[in-house]
Amino acid sequence: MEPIENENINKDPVEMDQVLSHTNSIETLTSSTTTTTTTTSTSTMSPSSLINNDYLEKINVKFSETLDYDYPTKDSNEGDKYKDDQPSYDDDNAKNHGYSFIKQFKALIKKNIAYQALVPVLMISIMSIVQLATPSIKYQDNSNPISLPLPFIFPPLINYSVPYIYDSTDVKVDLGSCCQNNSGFLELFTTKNQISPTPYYSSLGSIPTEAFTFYNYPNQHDMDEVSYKQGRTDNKFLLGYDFRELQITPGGDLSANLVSYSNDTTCSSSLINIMNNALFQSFTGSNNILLTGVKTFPYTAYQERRDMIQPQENFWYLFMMSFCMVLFVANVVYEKEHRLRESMKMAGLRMRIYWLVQYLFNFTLYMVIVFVAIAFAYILKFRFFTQTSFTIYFVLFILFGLTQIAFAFFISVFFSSVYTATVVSFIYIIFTALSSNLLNNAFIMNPNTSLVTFVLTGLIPHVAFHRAVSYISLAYIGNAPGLTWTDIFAHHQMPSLFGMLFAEFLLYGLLHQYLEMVIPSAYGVKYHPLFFFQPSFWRSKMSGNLITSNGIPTATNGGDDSTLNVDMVPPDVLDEIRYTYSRENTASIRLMNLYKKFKVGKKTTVAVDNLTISVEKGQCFGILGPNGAGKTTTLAILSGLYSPTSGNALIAGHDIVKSLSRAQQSLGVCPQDDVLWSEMSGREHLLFFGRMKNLEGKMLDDIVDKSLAEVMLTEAQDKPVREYSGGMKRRLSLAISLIGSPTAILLDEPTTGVDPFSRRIVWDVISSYKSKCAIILTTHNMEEAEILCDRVCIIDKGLMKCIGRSGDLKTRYGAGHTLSITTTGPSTIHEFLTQIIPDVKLIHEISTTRTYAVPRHAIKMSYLFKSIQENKSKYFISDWGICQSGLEDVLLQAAEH
Ligand SMILES: Nc1ncnc2c1ncn2[C@@H]1O[C@H](COP(=O)(O)OP(=O)(O)OP(=O)(O)O)[C@@H](O)[C@H]1O
Repeated sequence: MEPIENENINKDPVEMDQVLSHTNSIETLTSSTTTTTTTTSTSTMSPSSLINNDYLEKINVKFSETLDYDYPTKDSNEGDKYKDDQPSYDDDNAKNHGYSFIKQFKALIKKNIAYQALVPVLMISIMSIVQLATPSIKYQDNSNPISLPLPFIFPPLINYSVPYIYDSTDVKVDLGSCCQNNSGFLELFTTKNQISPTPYYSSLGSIPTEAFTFYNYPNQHDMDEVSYKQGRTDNKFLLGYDFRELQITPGGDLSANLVSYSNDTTCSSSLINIMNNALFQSFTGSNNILLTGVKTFPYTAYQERRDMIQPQENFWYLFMMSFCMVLFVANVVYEKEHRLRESMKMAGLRMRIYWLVQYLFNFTLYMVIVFVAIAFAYILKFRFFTQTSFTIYFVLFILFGLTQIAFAFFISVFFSSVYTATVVSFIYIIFTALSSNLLNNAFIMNPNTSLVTFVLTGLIPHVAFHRAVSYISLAYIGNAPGLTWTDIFAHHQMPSLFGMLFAEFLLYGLLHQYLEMVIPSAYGVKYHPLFFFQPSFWRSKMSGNLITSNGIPTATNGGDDSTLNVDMVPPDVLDEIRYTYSRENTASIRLMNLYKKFKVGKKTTVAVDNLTISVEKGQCFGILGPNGAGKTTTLAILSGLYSPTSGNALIAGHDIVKSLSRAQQSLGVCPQDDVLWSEMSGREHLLFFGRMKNLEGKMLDDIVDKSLAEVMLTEAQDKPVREYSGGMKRRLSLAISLIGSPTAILLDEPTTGVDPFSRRIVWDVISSYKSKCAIILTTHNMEEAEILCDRVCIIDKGLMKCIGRSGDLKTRYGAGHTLSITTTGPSTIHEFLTQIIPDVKLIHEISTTRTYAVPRHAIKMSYLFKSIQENKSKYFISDWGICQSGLEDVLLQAAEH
């Protein structure tokens, strides 16, 4: 289209704009109108039903034409037919835009693996470090005795209750019976033939008398059995002697210096002394014995690493299994804080798949930790694991894992900062690990605990888990054999703890889902806390409609508090409205009376005020406006981050109120801030979002390669995004928005903060994609708007002020020329200018520099030049210049009205 001629200004502006704005679309439409009326819609609504009828009447749209119009849709049962019939949406990749559970599921899993594969490794490392730091302990190895030579051992096996000898012919002690075949200690005496007959003693000290009983030990093994047998219950002593010196005087005394050994008994050393004396006196009649020491028999000892977790310190198990909870919380909050969840939503991800994958992934991660912990504990012979039936603790760990994940998601709802969420989760875990014992004893085990306290304490999953761990530990403490299922069913505590953990899993899972729906956050559609009591909720469920935060069905509220006054609507805007609602319109993007208000406290802000716009395929449409004009909010509504307070929009024929997910599948979004995972590389981002758009295999790889090349990120493709510069991130965000050949692309200030080099790349890429899709672009860069946009609109306070090609707007709304004058001091230049140009308008004044809008044809340029030149010194003009006004002036003018 050629630029508009001056004389056109005098024509009917509506008619003129209609011609200017929609030539392309009308060309495309003529072929489609004959067929679209036969297509049956299942998910989109008639455009006229999206706003109130009064309004349409006012703007002179014929209902008879629009009300019965069956808007074409890809959701139609006759999808293929639709595709043939709709040249406006004949995107080759349209079939890829269908929603696929499996593909989204796989894409999320792959993203999570790329992002979090190191977590189990971290867990193993921590466990290993703790175990290495645990000091080893010296263990007595009774199973491997040090065999002493038989002569060394004097083997009287003495009953526990026999430390006394008394003189009685009835109770004679047959000392010789222990040493048959001339072996043993007695032989020492007999072979030397120096021993007198066994004497009889009436008493030894004041200890009651019993008889010694002697046994013969035919071999080393039997004696070792007695010497070292662990956990002996027969209360028998074995005494042995190590002679250091021995002097035997024939027929006389025995003089000896010896060490006495005893086996491991509960007998005191003084008692053993008495027995030793009694024995030697009974053998020799001599008192001349020097007993150097009493020792236990020597045993083999070895250093063994202790269980890093002792039964009394079982909070370690709680800590070990809870550590991952911090990651579960942090991961979810991270994606919330950095708006990654919203970004995935905009790419068409369904939240139920998101949460399902989060549950499964975190559970898998947890189970990896569990298996690693079990393997590790088995290798190190932790009795918790070796002495308890495997299935008992395995079931417990599974239940705790499920509950813990649900609990982590539940608490994540209350945080919007990863930092806070991580710190609070850590404190929670440390607190519960250290205080669970106390809590359990004080409340759960205490019969005086009130039911409310009991339930509240038990509702903390970690306390319930610790209770179960304590039961298991108690069952193997000391030499106890460990817990079995039989024990479990014999006592009600463990089954009730299992039940409690499972109930908590359900409870926190449901609470989490509920709170996600109702707790307000910066983005997304939120429900009324009592939404399930509202008939509108169930109606919308049946019809697939959404509810706004104030409970009003979005498609039926006609923007009652709209500030739009139809009579005041500029003609070009009115024309756009008429065209958008016309039955011929099959534009890829159609905004229909889109209205959004925010209520913060008592203050209500209307961010988008009845925007009605059509953007055709092959067109780049610019939304310009000052800060806070409502540009980002408009794109946020289109991408599904906010629900409109009223009005609606169609993206590739999909209604954003009823079929948001399908609309999102046809949409590519480059948000104002770069929403990226800092640890993932550029390539991984593109692969992930490509999978979201149902691309896979070689096709996906090729498309990703191409995208990376387009935005000049091929070299940096494998670097984590945290190492990208601002410009690189912006280019990556652009590439993400373009992947999967979306039908509609929303670019929110794509070149903000980038250098001229990156800006050129972005512009080139946008230009090359323009022919394949419909693009809406917001920008503050007027040069960008002029270069890229086929049409622009200017909005202010949510309201559309003007719309058209930038050239037209400059002609119609532009000031004609912009005159800048700088004076050296106070001057009456303003008065002078208003005198020579009555319509001149001061745009802004900064210090001594004033900028004026000089209306077209208001003055002859030659006369203006001459007048200023001649009066330079009179008005202290130090500098001046004049240029043709650009879009910026249009923007400034429009925003003022
Ligand atoms: N979540 C919100 N809650 C309350 N008010 C909001 C919210 N988001 C935006 N607004 C308000 O809506 C209006 C439009 O904001 P928006 O961000 O859409 O403007 P914008 O044109 O994109 O501005 P900029 O050019 O600075 O990006 C502003 O007045 C803003 O304060």
